[in-house]
Amino acid sequence: MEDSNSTHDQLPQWHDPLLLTDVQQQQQQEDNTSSLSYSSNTEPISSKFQTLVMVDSNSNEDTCWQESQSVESITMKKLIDRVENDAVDGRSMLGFSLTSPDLVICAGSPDLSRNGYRDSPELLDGKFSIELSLENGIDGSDMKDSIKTPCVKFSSVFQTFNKELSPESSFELLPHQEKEEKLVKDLVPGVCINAGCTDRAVVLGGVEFVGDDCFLEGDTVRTDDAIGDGQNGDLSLYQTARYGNFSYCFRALEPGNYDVSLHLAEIVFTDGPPGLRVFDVFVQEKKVVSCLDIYAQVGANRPLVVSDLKAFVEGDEGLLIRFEGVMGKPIVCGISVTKDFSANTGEARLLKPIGMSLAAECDSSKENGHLEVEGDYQKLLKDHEFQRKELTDMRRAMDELKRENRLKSRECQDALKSLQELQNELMRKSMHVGSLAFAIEGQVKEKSRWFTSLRDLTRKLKIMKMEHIKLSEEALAYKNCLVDMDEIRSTILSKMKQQVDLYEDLKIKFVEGAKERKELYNKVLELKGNIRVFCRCRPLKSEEVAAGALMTIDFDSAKDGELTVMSNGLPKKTFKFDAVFGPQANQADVFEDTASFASSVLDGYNVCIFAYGQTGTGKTFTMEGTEEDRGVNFRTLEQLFRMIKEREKLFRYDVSVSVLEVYNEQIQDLLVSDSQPGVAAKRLEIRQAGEGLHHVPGLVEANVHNMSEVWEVLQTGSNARAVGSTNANEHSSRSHCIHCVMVKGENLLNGECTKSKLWLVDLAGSERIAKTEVQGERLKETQNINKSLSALGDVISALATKSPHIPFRNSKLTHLLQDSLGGDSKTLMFVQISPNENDLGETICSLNFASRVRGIELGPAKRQLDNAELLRYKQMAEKSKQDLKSKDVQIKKLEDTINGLDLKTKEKDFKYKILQDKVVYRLSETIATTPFFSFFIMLGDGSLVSLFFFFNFAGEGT
Ligand SMILES: Nc1ncnc2c1ncn2[C@@H]1O[C@H](COP(=O)(O)OP(=O)(O)OP(=O)(O)O)[C@@H](O)[C@H]1O
Repeated sequence: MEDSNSTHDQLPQWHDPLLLTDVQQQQQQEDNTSSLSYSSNTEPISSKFQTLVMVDSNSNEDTCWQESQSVESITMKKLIDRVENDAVDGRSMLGFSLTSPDLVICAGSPDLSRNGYRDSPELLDGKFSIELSLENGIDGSDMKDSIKTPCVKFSSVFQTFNKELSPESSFELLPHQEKEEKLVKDLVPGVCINAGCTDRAVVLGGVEFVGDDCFLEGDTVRTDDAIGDGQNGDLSLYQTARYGNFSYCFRALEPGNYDVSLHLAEIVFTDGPPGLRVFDVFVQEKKVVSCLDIYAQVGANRPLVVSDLKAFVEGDEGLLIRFEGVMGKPIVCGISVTKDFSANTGEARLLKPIGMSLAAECDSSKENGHLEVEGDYQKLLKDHEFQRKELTDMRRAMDELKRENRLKSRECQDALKSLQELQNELMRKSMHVGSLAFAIEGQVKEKSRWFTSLRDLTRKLKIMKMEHIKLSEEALAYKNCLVDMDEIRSTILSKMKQQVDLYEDLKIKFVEGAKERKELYNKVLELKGNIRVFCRCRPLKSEEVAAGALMTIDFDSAKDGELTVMSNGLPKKTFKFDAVFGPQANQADVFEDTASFASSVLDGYNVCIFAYGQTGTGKTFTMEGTEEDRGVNFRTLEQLFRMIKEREKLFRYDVSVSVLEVYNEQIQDLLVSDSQPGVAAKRLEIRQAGEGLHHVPGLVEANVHNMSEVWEVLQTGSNARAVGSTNANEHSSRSHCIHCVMVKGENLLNGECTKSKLWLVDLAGSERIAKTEVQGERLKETQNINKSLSALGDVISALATKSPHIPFRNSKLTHLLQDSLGGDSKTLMFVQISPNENDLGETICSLNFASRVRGIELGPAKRQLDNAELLRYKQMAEKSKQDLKSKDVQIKKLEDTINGLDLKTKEKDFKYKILQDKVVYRLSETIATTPFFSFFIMLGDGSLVSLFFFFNFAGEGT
């Protein structure tokens, strides 16, 4: 075994598979069933038989390949001898890798472990066999569990190589990683590479430059430019280059001397300049080229060959060529390494691949002499040339196979990638299908639900259809009815229109009726002489609201002039007045019903408007008001002046105003300029001027012509008014304030004169003494106020009971108002009340008093004609009578004169008649003898006038 091992080491380990093509034809002529079986109990098969295929190419004799022999019987030495002999006879040894991607296991492969074939004793024991085919690759065969003998059939080899091989040829399996190295090492005595190109062989000058695959580092550059002048054959060698700091290591070279040629071209710095790229070249780490600048040597795109660089390869070290930049990066387009046969060592080693050792040659020369040596040498050279040629062909085929291999690998990778993509896609699809299935399941459930609801809906639809039919019938019936309805509708509409018209008519009539009724009612009141009573309730004050005071008056029926006094939330008593104004009513609302009194004054009636009520209930607010919200006094005077303006063409009015107060039973003139506060004012008394005529002599009567003058007077009076303070109302007025407006009117048409008075009275508060807890001066004030108010009450009572004696003179107040209350005037009373439940007692007192006042019948009011004017009119009438008498005498005289004139006229009429007759006679004569035309004209009084046109003989109209 040692022998075989040592021999084996010297065997060429690889042949290019293309060698098969040459030997194949001979192989086919021989035994088609030639095969080898290998077995060994001692060594792993891989160590004994590297990739070895032995083919008996042209011998007819039985060879060891055709026999089933043990390895022991065929030692490696013998094999080599046979090969050497057969080589001469045309036999060859072929070796190639079973781990080629093109080799697959056809039989038993699923049972093989990955590395079992390399050193499995079972395999060597021949306990199992395996059949392999070269198809599209082998996937790490594991023959451990196989019980077959390893056997590689070549039936498929030719399918791959497109060559024919014996189906029974067999060879040894080799591990994958040794393939490339062995292929080059075994078969290449020299090497030429096309730097920068891994997939293309280029032939230049008869030398083939194969793909570039044994470099270390560096980049690849490529150009499409034409290199050189094109006269040196295929210059595409120079169109690719390796570039950078890199090195080449040719390991497959056998030991010996070599010539190295570098093929260079500047294809990067095509514009130069020199010096941009300068580099050194090291062969076996020995600098052989120093500072080479290609551009400086030949310029750009021009080939430069540096040849005859000597190298020596020793042992397995291979040949290392290194490029190192001095300036820039080195570049090389091709490297040619060729064996230097001038050295003995080289020649001796060259012979080894083809089985002719130097020792054998020496032995032969010893036997045959020097002459034969010369002949053999020539023969060997020839063989060598032949083998080189074969080698070149094989290499080309190998390149082709490699390229195909790469293509296939790429296809496989692509296929694998697409397979993975497909798997991913499949996975996605599966997931999608899963989700779809889930969705479908949901859909199915949904569908069943839909079916159920559809069934329900169908049932409902049927019911609805039936209902529809029923409704259609009804609709038809309704449609028929509709015509009738339309008629009815139009009838109703016309009726409605009539009703609306009627309603509008009635509304107008109602409004007119209401107005008329009111007027009539007022007339009735006037005739009856009732004092009209308006009730006004102030709002709750903020302090009262804060104290939580409750409203004690219910105004629900206020529109009908009623109010109800509540006690503990229950209605206590209902009062009816001519008008009721709740807390929301403003000054304008109040005056709206009061305005008619103003016109009465202008019509010559005495009018009295007075406010009565408890202290702080709003008497002054109603009568005077505030500057922003003026009260009855101002508004009445304003109305007076407005009407005076309206009547100015028919009437002339003279207005004067007096302002006085009754304080502590004394009358004070508030318009007296010297009436300063604290200064005793001039005492005024009431005098009776005639029957029913009372006046206050010495009272200032301010003549006013417009509202600004009125306002001035009112302000003067208001400022002069005595104002006190009590617990009940801090600013309560403690006197009766009276405004007397005197109006003198003259009817410009008939000269009628009136003299009327308007009394505007703001009475003092009517609170009771006990409640107000006043003392001293205030007590006296209060007593006087109460005295006058009770006197007023007495007067009212007397009037109400139609007592023969009315106690007007019991107080200054009643005495003053005697003319107004006595029956000659129109009287309006405002009873002011508080809504506060704490004032309930006072409120009821006030309301009771007001109710009594309302019940008084004074009889119809009288117009106040001015008597002085009447006298003047009487005198005027007397005078007129006398004038008339004297006029009558004059008329008589005139009548006589007229009568005399009449007689004269009659005489003239007679004479005229005679003259007329004469004219008519003359005309009739003329008409009888003269042509004429006549026209008749009708006069306004119906008489006819005839016009005659006569013509004389000359034909002219006369
Ligand atoms: N209708 C109302 N709306 C708003 N405030 C009112 C109303 N009536 C009265 N007041 C307010 O109540 C307060 C008392 O009013 P007023 O002085 O007019 O009462 P009075 O009856 O005249 O009192 P006195 O008897 O003391 O003269 C005032 O501040 C007044 O502004």
